[in-house]
Amino acid sequence: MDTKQKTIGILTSGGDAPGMNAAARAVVRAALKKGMRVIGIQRGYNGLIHGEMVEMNMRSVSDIIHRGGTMLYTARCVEFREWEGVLKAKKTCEETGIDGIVVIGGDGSFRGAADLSKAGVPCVGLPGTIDNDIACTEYTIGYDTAMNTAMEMVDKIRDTSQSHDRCSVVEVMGRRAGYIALNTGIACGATCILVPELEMKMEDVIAKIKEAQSLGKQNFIVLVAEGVGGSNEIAKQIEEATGIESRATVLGHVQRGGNPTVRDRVEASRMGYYAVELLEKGIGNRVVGLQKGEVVDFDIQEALSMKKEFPMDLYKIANEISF
Ligand SMILES: Nc1ncnc2c1ncn2[C@@H]1O[C@H](COP(=O)(O)OP(=O)(O)O)[C@@H](O)[C@H]1O
Ligand SMILES: O=P(O)(O)OC[C@H]1O[C@](O)(COP(=O)(O)O)[C@@H](O)[C@@H]1O
Ligand SMILES: [Mg+2]
Repeated sequence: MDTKQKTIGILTSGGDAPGMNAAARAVVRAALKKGMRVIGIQRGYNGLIHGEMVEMNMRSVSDIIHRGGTMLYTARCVEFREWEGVLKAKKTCEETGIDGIVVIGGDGSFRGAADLSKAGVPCVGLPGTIDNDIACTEYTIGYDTAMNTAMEMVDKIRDTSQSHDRCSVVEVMGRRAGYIALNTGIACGATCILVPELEMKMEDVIAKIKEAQSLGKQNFIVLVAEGVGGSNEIAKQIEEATGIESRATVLGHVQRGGNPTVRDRVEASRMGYYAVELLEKGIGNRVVGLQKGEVVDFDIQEALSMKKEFPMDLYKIANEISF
């Protein structure tokens, strides 16, 4: 019988997301409770390559459930994209006695986790990104907080926009995905929402604003996803075509910070616990996600090849009620 104490590593990788700390806390506590050793790897795959790590105990993850960012630090590690980097990481695992790793990050981090699993270190990915751009899960850790932050910011912009009878063009993050833009747009009553998943011509944006204007509307919010970009140019074109004074605001990294919402903390805890259960059984090369509210897991390659449908029904609703 194998009596060796299991050792798992945990790292956060790619862009930080509120709730990553709650996930790390769940992983560390669940694993320790099951009698495993836990190693906290710092700065994503960089820490694994260069041996930046600390032994975790129950108190290592105290006072972090409510904090944004990641106490493990994070990075985008170029070296790990090469097989040589993966082999260096594997060597660190062998030297440290790490039997498996929980990788909290986005799609890029999962590609790395698949490589490391292939090299012989079982990895389980937890979806941690504000963008919600991971196909195998309906929800990613950080998404809810980021949307709530964006909503609060747009609400503030709206006050000044309303006072000046202006049009405010607000750009939100999301990389190539428009989920933050769509939901924030609905929540803030945006007249137009521009997302990379759907082509929308400037003529259509202008026509919609003019239609709303003809119905007595005097101030406007136009929500632009990062994947569409060009918010300054969009504001300029709206002003030229409608005569409505327009301003652009790019919200930027404010959306990545702040205390995680209830939803982010709870889902991070559920998925973190589940990841440990997989590694306990020696199961690797998996990604954990949520489907219809249930925690599930997929083969990493299968997860990466899945496509996420853009919620057209929601977009239609947004479009039809924003005048
Ligand atoms: N194709 C890949 N192969 C191996 N590792 C990758 C790959 N893509 C990304 N990674 C690793 O994952 C890290 C995070 O990926 P990135 O795309 O920046 O963020 P996210 O995981 O949040 O999507 C990268 O810096 C790199 O170390
Ligand atoms: O902070 P950086 O490196 O400039 O990256 C910005 C990108 O990171 C994000 O905030 C989060 O993306 P990831 O979770 O995939 O890293 C994107 O919305 C944005 O495009
Ligand atoms: Mg990503």
